[in-house]
Amino acid sequence: MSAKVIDGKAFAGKLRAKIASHVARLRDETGVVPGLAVVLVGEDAASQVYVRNKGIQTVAVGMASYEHKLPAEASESQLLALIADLNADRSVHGILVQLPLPAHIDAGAVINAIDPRKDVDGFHVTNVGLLATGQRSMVPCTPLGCLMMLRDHFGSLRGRTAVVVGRSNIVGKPMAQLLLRDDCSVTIVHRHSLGMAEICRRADILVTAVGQPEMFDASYVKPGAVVIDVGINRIERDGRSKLVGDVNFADVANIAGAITPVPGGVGPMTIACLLANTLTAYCRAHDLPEPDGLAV
Ligand SMILES: Nc1nc(=O)c2c([nH]1)NC[C@@H]1CN(c3ccc(C(=O)N[C@@H](CCC(=O)O)C(=O)O)cc3)C=[N+]21
Ligand SMILES: [Mg+2]
Repeated sequence: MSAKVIDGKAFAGKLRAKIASHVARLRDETGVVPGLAVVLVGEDAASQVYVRNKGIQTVAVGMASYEHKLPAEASESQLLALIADLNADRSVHGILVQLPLPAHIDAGAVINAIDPRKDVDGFHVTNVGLLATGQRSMVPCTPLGCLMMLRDHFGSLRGRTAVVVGRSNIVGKPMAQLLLRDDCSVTIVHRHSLGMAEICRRADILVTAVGQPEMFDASYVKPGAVVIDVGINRIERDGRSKLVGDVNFADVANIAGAITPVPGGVGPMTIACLLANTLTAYCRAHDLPEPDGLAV
C-alpha cells in the first residue's frame, strides 16, 4: 500500500473541538447556545443509531439537542405541524429530518417546509438554488465534509479534474457544485454512463457515492489520484457483519495518492459538518460573524 490514508475521524475530532470552543465563547457572550432539532419518523434500526450519535455529539460540543420521535404511521400533516413549531422556535437554529421517510410521506414537501435558514442538511430547494448560483447557502453535510478534506489535502483545487460517481440530490449533485465552485473541471457519471472506468481514470479527484460495496477497483483510478469514498455499505463477510465503502480499499490503496477509509472517513465528517452548519445557522440568525473554515 502506498496511498496516504485520509483520517476523517481525526479531522472530524479537530473540527468538533474548534466548534466547541466557538460555542463556549458565544454562550458566554450571548447566553444562548446553538440548538439542533433532529426528527426521526419510524423505528429503522440504523437511523436510530445515527440519530443517537448525532445527539451525543451535539451535546458534546455544548449545543442543545432536541430529539423528536414520531411513530412510523405518523401522517404528513403531523410532521408538517412539527416542522412549523420548530421553524417558530427561537431556541432551534438547525432542523434535520432523518431520511428516508416512510413511503406515505412526501419527503420533498417536508424538506421544503423547513425554514431554509434552519435547513442544516442543505436539502431545501432554496439552498440548492443558492448553492448552484454561487450564493451564500446551507451546504449538504456529506459534500461539505468531503470538500474540507480535499482542501486540506491539496490546498487549492483549482484546475484539477474531478469525477463524481452518483447523481443524488444529497451527495453527487451538491458535491459537483462545490468542486465546480473551487474551480475544478467536473464530470458526473452514473449507472447509465458508458465507459465509466475510462472517465474515472482521468480524475485527479474521484468521489464515489453509489452504494455498491467495493465496486471501484484499481482499474478506475489514475495513479496518484485522491479517492473520496462516500459509500457506507453493510455486508456479511466470514459470517460477520462489517462496513465497507464503494471502493475496494486494499486494491485502490496500491495506486491512489490518497484515500478515505470506511469506516473512519467521510461518515464522521458528515456529522461534524452537521454541527458546523448548526453553528453557521446560529451565527446568521444572531447576526454574528461566522467563524472561519465552517462554511464554504
Ligand atoms: N436528513 C438526513 N441527513 C443525513 O445526513 C443522513 C440522513 N438523513 N439519513 C441517513 C444518512 C446516513 N448518515 C451517516 C452519517 C454518519 C455516518 C458515520 O459516522 N459512519 C461511521 C460508521 C458508523 C457505524 O459504525 O455504523 C463511519 O463511516 O466511520 C454514517 C451515516 C447521515 N445521513
Ligand atoms: Mg446513482
